[in-house]
Amino acid sequence: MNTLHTLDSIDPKITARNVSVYYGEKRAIDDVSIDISPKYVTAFIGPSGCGKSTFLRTLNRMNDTIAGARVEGDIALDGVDIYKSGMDVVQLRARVGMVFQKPNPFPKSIFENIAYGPRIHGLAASKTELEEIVERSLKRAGLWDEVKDRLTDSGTALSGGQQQRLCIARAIAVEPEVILMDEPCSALDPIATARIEELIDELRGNYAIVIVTHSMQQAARVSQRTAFFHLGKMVEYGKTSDIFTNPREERTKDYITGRYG
Ligand SMILES: Nc1ncnc2c1ncn2[C@@H]1O[C@H](COP(=O)(O)OP(=O)(O)OP(=O)(O)O)[C@@H](O)[C@H]1O
Repeated sequence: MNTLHTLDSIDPKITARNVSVYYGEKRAIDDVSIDISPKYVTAFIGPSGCGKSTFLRTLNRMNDTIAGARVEGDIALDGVDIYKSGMDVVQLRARVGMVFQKPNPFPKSIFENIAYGPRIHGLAASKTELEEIVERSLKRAGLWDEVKDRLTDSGTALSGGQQQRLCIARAIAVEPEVILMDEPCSALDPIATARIEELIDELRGNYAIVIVTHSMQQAARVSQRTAFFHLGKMVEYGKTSDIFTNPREERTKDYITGRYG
């Protein structure tokens, strides 16, 4: 069943309509339609292999980088088709940033990790402006106090949790409108995870955030909207509180009560 519900009265940031994704002959996502709100954190949950990451990657065309992957259907950002010919994909990925499962700072200084994007996108007119962007981004990602005296140290010398906040700061530095997070805490310990979850909550409202998570507890803690995926289909989408306390679909109920997954 295709469950598109217009939950929110404000215009969606992203609309996906009848999206299917194939890897060669295999269909990994089957006819998914969803509206992503600019105001909320949206969680994608579901058992391993159900297609959460695949669908997430369609939202900023990261699937383009996977040989054999093919996307059908329509995805629009602020009403503009992101798959239209002539779309500047580099620009799109600045507007729709991504944070990955494993923190992946560049093997460069902390400063350079943040400064690189704004520099290539021409966001700073001077060295001072670039420094301001670096400071502001690190502050927003809750990392400034920990790194302000060591900006020339390598990004890879930070702890895992700090590296992930550095990657979030790097995404923020190019002034995105949407941040996609693909299991951002799965490589982190509980304390670093809690810090990222707090950060997600602080960033909420300034950016549309979509997070793929294996953890139902995490989805319940950080999101206001939840989409449940199963075998490539989006089974149910709704307010997080409804999905976890009063799901409409039997398959959602089975998953959240731990019957499979
Ligand atoms: N690059 C790829 N090439 C071929 N098949 C792929 C590729 N990436 C994913 N798949 C397949 O597509 C399906 C969906 O995978 P995907 O990683 O999107 O699921 P997921 O729900 O994010 O899983 P997990 O929670 O385990 O990360 C799976 O059957 C997977 O094997």
